[in-house]
Amino acid sequence: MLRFPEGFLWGCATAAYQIEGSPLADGAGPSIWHRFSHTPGNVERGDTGDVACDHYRRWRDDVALMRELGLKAYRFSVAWPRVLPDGRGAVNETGLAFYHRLVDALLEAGIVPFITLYHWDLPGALQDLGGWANRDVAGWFADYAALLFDRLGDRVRHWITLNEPWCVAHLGYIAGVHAPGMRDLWAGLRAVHHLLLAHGRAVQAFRASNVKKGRIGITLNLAPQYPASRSEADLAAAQRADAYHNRLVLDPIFSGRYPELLVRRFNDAWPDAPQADLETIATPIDFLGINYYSRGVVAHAPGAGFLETRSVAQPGPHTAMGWEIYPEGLFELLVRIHGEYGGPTLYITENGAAFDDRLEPSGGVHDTDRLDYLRRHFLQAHRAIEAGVRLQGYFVWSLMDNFEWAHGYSKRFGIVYVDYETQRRVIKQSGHWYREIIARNGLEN
Ligand SMILES: N=[N+]=NCCCCNC(=O)[C@@H]1[C@H]2[C@H](O)[C@@H](O)[C@H](O)[C@@H](CO)[C@@H]12
Repeated sequence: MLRFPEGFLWGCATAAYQIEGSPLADGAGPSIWHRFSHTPGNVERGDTGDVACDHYRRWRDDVALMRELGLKAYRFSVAWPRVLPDGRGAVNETGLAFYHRLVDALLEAGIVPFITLYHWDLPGALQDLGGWANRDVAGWFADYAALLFDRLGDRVRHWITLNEPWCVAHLGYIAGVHAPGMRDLWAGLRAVHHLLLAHGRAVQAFRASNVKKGRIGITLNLAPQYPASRSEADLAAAQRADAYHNRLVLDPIFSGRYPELLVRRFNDAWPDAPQADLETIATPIDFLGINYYSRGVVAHAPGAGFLETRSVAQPGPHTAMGWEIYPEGLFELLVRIHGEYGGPTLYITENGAAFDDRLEPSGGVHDTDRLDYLRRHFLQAHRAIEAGVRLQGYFVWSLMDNFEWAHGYSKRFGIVYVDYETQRRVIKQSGHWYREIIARNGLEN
């Protein structure tokens, strides 16, 4: 039996736009994902977050479900436009009351709340002013954060400023496949800088707030990058991919500087980054949240975009998202972060997999592929703890099937199945198994 440390926080993660539904209810303002999903052609089958898992109305039953699973912690995000419909200014007290009730229900159930301040649903009114490409967003975000610290900080001790700033900038401003659907490298790199600046300003607001014994961090999607061959060219390609996918956010947050390799490569597209900004970005945090799904394998590709890399498909099992299943990458990533970035306190704030689940006539969902995926990754996390990594918790993505961004409802990540016709929740085999892992705080090796 492999046991995890006493007090290890086993949990699940979700995000507001992906589960809540009712995006405009009770005075809430539209987010960029409301606009993006309602713009034809952006989301598979024209799916939107209008209903999602109807969590805005079913939150009591969902907390009961978390209690049935025996979760120790639950990571969720606050929808900025529900609380500040225009992104700044007037507070929507009804919107805020939803999160008050949710936090109180979690505490009542003995579940530790982890709040993500921003999980991609920027108020549309702020996008109209340039969104993350406008430097003023750092102040707007810090004011929004300060409001939540003030209103919920007496009961919530664990705070995450941003979910995956890399994805927000790359997918939303450069690749154009996520909201706000821009394809502008100059705007995208400025968005990276302003996201990180906003993060630093929010950490400073947290330190100035009266949140007692609170802890704040940021969640980064990190994917170790491997060379497709041992050639010098491919080794250098993997270095470039690692700089762009990982060090672009890790280095400023932990070391107060951007990778020189990128500043050179992106040349005149690189944004102004005054020293004062970098010092704000590097304001010390209490923990790092890591979202791990898979690794990258890259080769040198002369002339292929700024990075001159190409992804090399790997044999072996993949998830329904087409992501290679590579559990060893989690161990290698955790040990690297521990060694290279000063041994920070870590949480896996997301890890999970999409598979084509089927609701059996018997009423069960036998998602053995997801159970095996999770089991193999838990083993790697345990290996990392044994190697000295300060890993203090693990949030499975996701509690329930939900709106998977541009894939809509076609991809299921939940350990609980959602029948969107009826909104019935069915705990999958992986959910029943996860309850046992949590109860024993360990797993058979
Ligand atoms: N090759 N490869 N690739 C891995 C690329 C990972 C980038 N996507 C994420 O990290 C998102 C994160 C998001 O927080 C959540 O809101 C999403 O639902 C999950 C699932 O998509 C993940």
